[in-house]
Amino acid sequence: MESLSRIVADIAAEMAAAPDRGTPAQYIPPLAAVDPAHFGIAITLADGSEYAAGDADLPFSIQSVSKVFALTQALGAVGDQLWQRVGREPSGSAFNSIVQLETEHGIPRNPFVNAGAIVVDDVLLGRGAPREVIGEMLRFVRGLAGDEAIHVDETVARAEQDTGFRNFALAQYMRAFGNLHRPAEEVLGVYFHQCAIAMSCRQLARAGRFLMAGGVQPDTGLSIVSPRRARRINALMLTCGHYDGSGEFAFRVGLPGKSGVGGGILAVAPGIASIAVWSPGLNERGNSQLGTLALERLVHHTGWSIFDPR
Ligand SMILES: NC(=O)CC[C@H](N)C(=O)O
Repeated sequence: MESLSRIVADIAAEMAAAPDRGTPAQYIPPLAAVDPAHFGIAITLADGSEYAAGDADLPFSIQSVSKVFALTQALGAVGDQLWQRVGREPSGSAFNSIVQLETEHGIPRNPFVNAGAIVVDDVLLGRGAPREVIGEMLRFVRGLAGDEAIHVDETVARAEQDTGFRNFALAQYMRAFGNLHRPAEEVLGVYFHQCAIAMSCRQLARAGRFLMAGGVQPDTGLSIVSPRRARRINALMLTCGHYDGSGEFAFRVGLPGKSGVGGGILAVAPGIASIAVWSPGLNERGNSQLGTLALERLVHHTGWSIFDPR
């Protein structure tokens, strides 16, 4: 294998020059305003060494990548009971789709589509008020990344509150089925704030370390989740982490990964690396265009796909 620093630098140079960058999310105004020229990549290896290039230290809106952290917390709170209210199958539908909820009685397909993440937040609200839940989530993510500077971008949270009509529809619809226990406004207050968490690639790659290491945070030795739970979260990221683009992502990249409409992707090479990429332009499925391409290049050069022989 070529040296990793060389690979990462080459990928960043290729992405900086890429002509076809996709389009930043338009339906959340502060995201629409982000310059599509950005590209960042950061990799944390199991031994703690880090490789980064491009805009790896620029914070961006992590959006749906936050669903991984919320899911981890909800599983910690209620364990496998969660699966009575959220499924574990890929949806084959857009991240904000409502259609399956009607025939499936308000049970979202998985915790990574919006409807599923909203139920996950409703579960977290069983433990405290909205302010406490979001505070707890921020503390959790800061602890995982080892960085107290991580914060919520209030401008993004407010913009989502003002424009999140579909999310309100999803929440109210699930409430009608009895699968949302708290008022939609309360649950979405948490949801919009978690989506508005701002992190850099370096912080995100650090926060994902427990997923590459069987649930253990490598530097502190702290057990965040059991090895079985880490394996299962990775399985869900592989099958559902890119919505109706999950099959394509597995085909091209072959790593558990979670995308967000801010253009970030957290990807996990179990036993090897936690990787974060960011480029704001999205493809037609709402996943980062160049982020995906960069990960495709990375696994090509490293053989890190979970479908490569170990
Ligand atoms: N795919 C995403 O990142 C979607 C998150 C966004 N906050 C929304 O609810 O629409």
